[in-house]
Formats: sequence, C-alpha cells, structure tokens
Amino acid sequence: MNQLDLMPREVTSPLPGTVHIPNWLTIPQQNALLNLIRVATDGRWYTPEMPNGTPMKHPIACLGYAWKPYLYFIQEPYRPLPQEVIDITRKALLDARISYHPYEPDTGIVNWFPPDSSLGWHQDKSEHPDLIAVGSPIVTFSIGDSAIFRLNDEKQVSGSHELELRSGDVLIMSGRSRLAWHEVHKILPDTRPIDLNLDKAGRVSLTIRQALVHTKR
Ligand SMILES: O=C(O)CCC(=O)C(=O)O
Ligand SMILES: [Fe+2]
Repeated sequence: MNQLDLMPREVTSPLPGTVHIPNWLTIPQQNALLNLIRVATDGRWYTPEMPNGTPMKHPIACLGYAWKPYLYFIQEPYRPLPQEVIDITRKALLDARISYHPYEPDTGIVNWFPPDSSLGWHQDKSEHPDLIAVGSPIVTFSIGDSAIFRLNDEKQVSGSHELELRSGDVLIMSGRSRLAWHEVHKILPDTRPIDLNLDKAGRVSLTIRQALVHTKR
C-alpha cells in the first residue's frame, strides 16, 4: 500500500458524459467477473491485425459479437453477451447517473494487457453510426494491474486528462464524449490486488458496448 491508497478516490467526470467510479467492484465481484469472462470467452483469444497488416500489440477476446479493426462479426458458435454482464453494466450506468435509453449492450471486447503493452490513441467508432450519434455508452471494467489512461476531446495527447484505472474501477464514456480520443498509455507493474484470481501479471479490461441496432420483430 502506498501513501495514495490512504486517500479516498473520488468519482470524477473529466469530460461531459465521461464518469470514472473508483473501486466499483469488490475483489469477490472482480473474481466472479474474471470467471465469467473465462467461461464466456472459452479460450477464444486472438490478436487481430490492423488494416495495414500489423498485428495489434495485445490479444483480445469477445463476448457477444466479435470485433476486429474496424468491424463487428459473428463468432461461431454465437453466444450472446451474458445477462449478468448486461446487469452489472446497467447498474454501473445507474450509479454513474447516466440515463440512456434504449440501451441494449450486445458486445464486450475483453483486452488482455501484458505488463509492457499499451493501446494507442484512438476513438471507438466501429459501432452503428446511429448509436454513436446519440452517445451510446461504452462501459469499461478494469481488473488486474493498474493502467494510466488518457483521454481528450481532441486528437492530441497534449492537454489530455490522465486517469489511473485500478482493479475494480469502472469508466463510462457516453453522450458528448462518446467519441473522445483515448489511449491506454501504460500498465503499472505489480499493482494488482493480491487476492485476485489472476495467475499472471497484467490487466484485463472488459469494454461493454452496443454494436448494432436491434430491430424489433
Ligand atoms: O482498456 C481500456 O481501459 C480501454 C480499452 C479501449 O479503449 C478499447 O477497447 O477500445
Ligand atoms: Fe477504446
């Protein structure tokens, strides 16, 4: 434990529509979520290639629809996003006081960040344009080693907001900051809680979103 751990970590809203809730999941809840991810992804990890052929720097796995830069597709056998994940996503939105209707999350991209990995400056815009236009939320749960996360409403690191995303934190990007630029700048080694059921160093982020418009039949 360092000095900072003694200070309460407050809920913050660095940009309109973005809410960071520290310590939102308890350790048992994080372990339950890790288990659920293990079962639901069923070893279906892959390292997608960018359109120019270079592989991404870290592996991902997907719940619900699958994703590769920059489109969603159906992974066979198709299994919908687990109801438990939809439920905690809705609860996180309620706690963040973000009301957004109708929200039908259908996809979770799970990122595995080894200690020396990062994810460069980008916007999340593979989802249906009508959903992006209305600010449909992206809800991210962090588990494992902490990350330095940066975000900005402009395409530049300079002047960006820097957040430390620790194990158990939730971050929501929605509304006016749905298309905010962001990056996982670095992973802070050996910062994960000891009671976590993670057998190696690194960080899991589960990023829930609605990818497609669901027409009622
Ligand atoms: O790991 C994170 O906190 C963010 C990941 C991310 O930006 C993404 O999956 O698009
Ligand atoms: Fe992203």
